Amino acid sequence: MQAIEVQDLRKTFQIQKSRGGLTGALKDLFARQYNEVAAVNDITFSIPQGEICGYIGENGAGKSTTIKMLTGILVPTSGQIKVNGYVPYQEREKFVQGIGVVFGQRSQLWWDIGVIESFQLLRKVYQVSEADYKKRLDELVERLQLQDLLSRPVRKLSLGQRMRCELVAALLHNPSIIFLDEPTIGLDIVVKSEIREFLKDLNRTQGTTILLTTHDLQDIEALCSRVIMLDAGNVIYDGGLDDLKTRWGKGKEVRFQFGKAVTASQLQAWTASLPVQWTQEGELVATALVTADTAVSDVLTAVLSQVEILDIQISETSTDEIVRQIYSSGSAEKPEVKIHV
Ligand SMILES: Nc1ncnc2c1ncn2[C@@H]1O[C@H](COP(=O)(O)OP(=O)(O)OP(=O)(O)O)[C@@H](O)[C@H]1O
Repeated sequence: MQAIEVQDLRKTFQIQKSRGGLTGALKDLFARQYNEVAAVNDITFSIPQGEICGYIGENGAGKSTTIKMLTGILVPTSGQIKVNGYVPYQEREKFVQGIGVVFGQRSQLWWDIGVIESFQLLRKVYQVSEADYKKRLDELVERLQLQDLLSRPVRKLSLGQRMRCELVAALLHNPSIIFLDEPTIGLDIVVKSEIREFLKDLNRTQGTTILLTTHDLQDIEALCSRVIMLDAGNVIYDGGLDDLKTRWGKGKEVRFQFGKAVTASQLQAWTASLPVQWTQEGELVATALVTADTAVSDVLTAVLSQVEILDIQISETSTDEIVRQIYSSGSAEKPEVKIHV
């Protein structure tokens, strides 16, 4: 079953145009003019129950606008949305029982009251029975180590402590889908990895569907098998992270330090049957650029059988680098092959 189904979804905003100068400002007062901006531009995708999907894009790409439409906060300009079988902005009361939302930049907890009181209020909002609430709260508090925080007012929590409480707040009513908008923003590496582990467990043990918006690609690498990439309101990639790396990664770089001098023509000859491009730094050091679909072990075997090697370093294009290149080109179409024999 599809947890989320989006068809030709569009959201446009009217943005007021400003005319220059004093006369322009006066005219603006009496006759406002507007530009229309398509924040989300006829996008289509679906996410099956139980999947963790990353939703990424540059600032202003349209991620939050999509999440707001999927959670019923904004009404689409056109197109269809079904989340858990409901149209989010039409069937709000039933719809919210099945979803949880965490906005990293905003809190759903009451600032001045104790965390536990916020949880109790949310229990009433979501109409969770006392017994279910207690069972769920105990599990979550234990798993996220919140025992000492429950009586503190939210304003006295650190960001990491607050984010752990936000997750509990979003999960008290046991939703089958959670939307996370930048859940690890501003957190240190220890809390980030605790939250990632928690989300992985949640997905594995309860089959919770997770749609995750983040600028931290390590969140995506740790959690998501699939990633949807937006650019200027359009989906420019929808598929596996591995596939993206294979398509866009420049491959691996293998840097050799040799025990004796080698020439460029020797290097070419030893790896003639492999798609490898060599660059030399003097006679004793050379780097082989190996395409993503070639096994580095084949290159190592070819070179090791010919010359003594003192040291080897292997590196590959990082996901950050790949995504940066795609953002700057505005397309995730397969780039031309960059490495030649
Ligand atoms: N209420 C609004 N009124 C007018 N324009 C808006 C409104 N909300 C968003 N936009 C515009 O829509 C576009 C998409 O914004 P959105 O917040 O969805 O992007 P985003 O991908 O979430 O960005 P970020 O990573 O910075 O949060 C931007 O050009 C933004 O200025």
